[in-house]
Amino acid sequence: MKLIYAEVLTQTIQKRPEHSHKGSYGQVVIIGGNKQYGGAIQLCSAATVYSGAGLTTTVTDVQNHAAVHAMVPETMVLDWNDTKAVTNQLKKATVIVIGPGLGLEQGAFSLLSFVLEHLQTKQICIIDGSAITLYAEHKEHLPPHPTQNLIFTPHEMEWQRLSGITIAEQTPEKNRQAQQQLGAQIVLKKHRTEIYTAKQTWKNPLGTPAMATGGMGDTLAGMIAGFYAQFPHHTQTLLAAVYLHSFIAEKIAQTHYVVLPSTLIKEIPLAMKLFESFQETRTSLH
Ligand SMILES: NC(=O)C1=CN([C@@H]2O[C@H](COP(=O)(O)OP(=O)(O)OC[C@H]3O[C@@H](n4cnc5c(N)ncnc54)[C@H](OP(=O)(O)O)[C@@H]3O)[C@@H](O)[C@H]2O)[C@@H](O)CC1
Ligand SMILES: Nc1ncnc2c1ncn2[C@@H]1O[C@H](COP(=O)(O)OP(=O)(O)O)[C@@H](O)[C@H]1O
Ligand SMILES: [Mg+2]
Repeated sequence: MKLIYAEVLTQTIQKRPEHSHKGSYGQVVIIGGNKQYGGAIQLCSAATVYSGAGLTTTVTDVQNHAAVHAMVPETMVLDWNDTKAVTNQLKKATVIVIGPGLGLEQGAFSLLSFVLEHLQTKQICIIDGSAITLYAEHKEHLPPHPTQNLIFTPHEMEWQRLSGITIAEQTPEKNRQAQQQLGAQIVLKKHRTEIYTAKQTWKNPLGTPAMATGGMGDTLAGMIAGFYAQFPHHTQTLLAAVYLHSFIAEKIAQTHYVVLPSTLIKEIPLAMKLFESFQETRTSLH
């Protein structure tokens, strides 16, 4: 298992070309947030925007629209029951996130099925929170879908549900076998998060128990989305998002007993600036 290294940040976060606009930095569609879990979708949306995604659309229960607008005015909102508008938005997406605060109701499963059925091979789809649990529980009822561009971001219990491996038995060897069967990339979140790609296993050397606050994983899902929206669709981009999330948290934890997800999110643009690299100039992003 390889350790994620700090240089992954400078290798990933490049100076933006002068002649670019919001369309150059990707479109993200974030789906989740039922009546109980509106906070999860706010945090995920904010993390996506603060990570630099060009355009973000949040598809959620109408009850959350006012709160999402208030916390993240940069994101657009759609009613998750408006199939036509959601379909149009999904067609344009560079990255899709489904799951933060989605809940386990029938409508949530219908949304997951719809997203997977219409997933394009060039799109990255991050499956988090409730969508992992739904995927695990109803695998046989899901439509055929490409798996190579799926990224699951389970915590240990969600991974138990998805892989069938109990938390006590989650060894790198068993996790690798389960990754191969799923065909997706896995970000197994815990004290020292592990990443299983098709070819390699990585471990995050950073992280602190000060991060153990509800919403911290929703924030990571948004950061991964923001990174994939604007940076190349390589493993390095995933490693950079995971590393930066914990890097910022560790910095805040030097002076704060707990790290609130909303505090971490506000620090993302400053932290990205610290690691902005001037060595390479990208000519095209997508
Ligand atoms: N503000 C909001 O709107 C928020 C909304 N949220 C949304 O809620 C939805 C449900 O997600 P969820 O993670 O809260 O619940 P669930 O999937 O049942 O997992 C909890 C169970 O797993 C166990 N467990 C074992 N190991 C673990 C580990 N390493 N990390 C974590 N848990 C671990 C744990 O064990 P215990 O704590 O009992 O020891 C418990 O039995 C989802 O859509 C999410 O996005 C949240 O983000 C919170 C903020
Ligand atoms: N003790 C810890 N040490 C390091 N990181 C932690 C610790 N506890 C939680 N985290 C991190 O916080 C995040 C929690 O994700 P998750 O359980 O999905 O949260 P939520 O669903 O509430 O948003 C993960 O990135 C995990 O690695
Ligand atoms: Mg979670």
